[in-house]
Amino acid sequence: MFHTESDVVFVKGLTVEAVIGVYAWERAITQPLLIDIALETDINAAAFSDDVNDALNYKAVCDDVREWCQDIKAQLLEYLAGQIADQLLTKYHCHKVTLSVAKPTAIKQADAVGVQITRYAKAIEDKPVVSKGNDA
Ligand SMILES: Nc1nc2c(c(=O)[nH]1)N=C([C@H](O)[C@@H](O)CO)CN2
Repeated sequence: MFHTESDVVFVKGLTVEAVIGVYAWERAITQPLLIDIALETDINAAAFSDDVNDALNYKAVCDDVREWCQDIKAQLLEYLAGQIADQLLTKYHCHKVTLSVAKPTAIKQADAVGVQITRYAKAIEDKPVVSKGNDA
């Protein structure tokens, strides 16, 4: 069967205050993070029912991402982005996550610096092949 639909639930410009950075002075303060998230998912059930229980709830995503950022206290944005993407794919019903995490105050001469990553849920094909009983 061909997939003809591509749906996204997104969050743009989520701000989180968290400990982030490699330098000693950064470990002693919090800095703002600016986060964009795109979760590729199937929105058909929610589009049909008009029930938030059928939706990938972006309020829950924002609350979780804020809590994870503040708990992780990462040194590198790369590490933080990887952890958030993995946790989103584990907790939420989505098959692809694109995520950017930026530090808007890190470099005086730049609007923002950061990383953007895309991660995919493990495909069913990745699971070990179970014998169908036809082996010799
Ligand atoms: N690719 C990265 N480079 C740098 C990072 C980072 O997280 N990823 N972090 C820093 C410092 O923490 C910096 O933000 C202090 O201004 C430097 N380079």
